[in-house]
Amino acid sequence: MTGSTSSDPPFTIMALDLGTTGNRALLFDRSGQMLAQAYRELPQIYPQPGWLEHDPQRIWQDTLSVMRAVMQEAGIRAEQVAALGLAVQRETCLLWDPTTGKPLHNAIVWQDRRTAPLCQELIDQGQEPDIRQRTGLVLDAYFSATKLAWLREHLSAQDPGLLSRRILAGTIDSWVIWNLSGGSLHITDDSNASRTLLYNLQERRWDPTLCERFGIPMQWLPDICPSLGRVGYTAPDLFGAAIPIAAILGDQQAALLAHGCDRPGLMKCTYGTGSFLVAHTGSTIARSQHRLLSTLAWTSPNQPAGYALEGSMFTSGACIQWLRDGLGIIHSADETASLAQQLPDSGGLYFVPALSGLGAPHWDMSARGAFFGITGGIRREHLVRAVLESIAYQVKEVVDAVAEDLGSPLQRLKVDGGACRNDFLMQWQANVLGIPVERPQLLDATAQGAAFAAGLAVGFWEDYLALVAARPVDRVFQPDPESDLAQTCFRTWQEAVARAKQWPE
Ligand SMILES: Nc1ncnc2c1ncn2[C@@H]1O[C@H](COP(=O)(O)OP(=O)(O)O)[C@@H](O)[C@H]1O
Ligand SMILES: O=P(O)(O)OC[C@H](O)CO
Repeated sequence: MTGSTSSDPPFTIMALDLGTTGNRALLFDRSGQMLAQAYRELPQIYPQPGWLEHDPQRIWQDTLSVMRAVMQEAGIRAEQVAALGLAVQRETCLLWDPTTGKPLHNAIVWQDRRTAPLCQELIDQGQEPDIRQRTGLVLDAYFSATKLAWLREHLSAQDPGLLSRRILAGTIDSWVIWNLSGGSLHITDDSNASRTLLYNLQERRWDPTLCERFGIPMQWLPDICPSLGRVGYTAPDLFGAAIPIAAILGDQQAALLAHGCDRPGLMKCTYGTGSFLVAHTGSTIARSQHRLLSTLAWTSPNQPAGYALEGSMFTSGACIQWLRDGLGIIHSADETASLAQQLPDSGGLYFVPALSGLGAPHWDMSARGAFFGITGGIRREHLVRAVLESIAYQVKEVVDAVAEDLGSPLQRLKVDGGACRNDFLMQWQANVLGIPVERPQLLDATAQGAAFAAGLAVGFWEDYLALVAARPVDRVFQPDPESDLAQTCFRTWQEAVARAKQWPE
């Protein structure tokens, strides 16, 4: 990189992966290889059991800092970045005052369950079928609408003049782009909008009926842009020159794009804070028989919108963090694979990863995490192994549901995300599914997808399939032909799940 001059054409694409656990910036070169990355872990704020918040100012400051750090590490300047693509944790949302630029409250994170009673009230009123038809989603505290409704009610109780002032609402993409653009862009894209419960999936616009039902003023909401396409620039003073912003995607949709899943039947599973199995369904909205979500894949100008089916599992890497930060029984996530491998099995111990209720295919907001089968012989290693096994079991449930919905069994699972660096987990996943599991070298497919999308949108790259084909595979985990242990254990685990559901508050 050294020796380049200001007249050199831009030769990199920057991607932001603004995830639940942390914020990351990556630079990619013209061959699609990653040049450098910078990361900051994000503090998780738990004001009450079942609640989870993020500090929006911290997200913004960390975004700035990782962007500057990655350019410094690669030795490049802003003029040498052809475009920026963003992939963000979805559903997490906030309100802010555009005059002061300050958030009115912490962001309420997708895992936060505080609005479960409101969702239940709406379900009891019989509203779910209509909402499901309009949005493709289920009525669950996971999505943004009830979180924004909670913020509106809570904040206007504290400040009765609030509703007469100008307020902006948005998911993390909107908040960060508003700041990156110096307050000039209040936008989101179709993939993020499709996770709010306020977006009409068929019409691809904010749904006035839903906004009214949830009490969200439409003027609070950002403009919806295509996922791929230049939407504006970063403010020049932030990095010394303006960088074109050319892609905005929900992180799971970005990973789908990186894996080359742009046609019906192609799917991937990302193991980050949660696990998300997403299958492209082409330009038609597929409706699940197993309570999977119908959602937007991504949109591009002058092309039909792509849709997807999704199984969202709320807790996967998050339960490893809980072993580390909550229980303090491990020092780092990386030691869990070798701890689990020390044992021939989990000693009859099963874990239900319902730390934030259960998502697909159960959608039980009142389920709670549980260990079953504890005996006097259970040690720390058993706890770790049972937790890792549970991550694989919940993916198995969703893979089975997707296969039934699509009418064809899956032949191979493509994976990515921070938790899939765990060899034990990947091998157990292959064993329980009975099919190979393919892990790429670059686990951050989320950022890679945002980079591909931005680079394609500005003509930095032209051949999407060539980019996908050039991604090196790290390892293919073949199912162990000798062992049907994983599949037997899966059935017992389902018993454990049944017992953890509908837990009384
Ligand atoms: N070796 C490992 N084994 C299991 N989980 C891991 C391992 N390394 C990281 N993780 C988990 O991966 C998650 C971070 O992955 P990442 O893809 O960055 O998540 P996100 O996009 O949700 O922020 C954390 O929850 C962490 O506990
Ligand atoms: O932070 P991640 O990568 O686990 O993704 C969060 C999802 O977007 C929530 O829907």
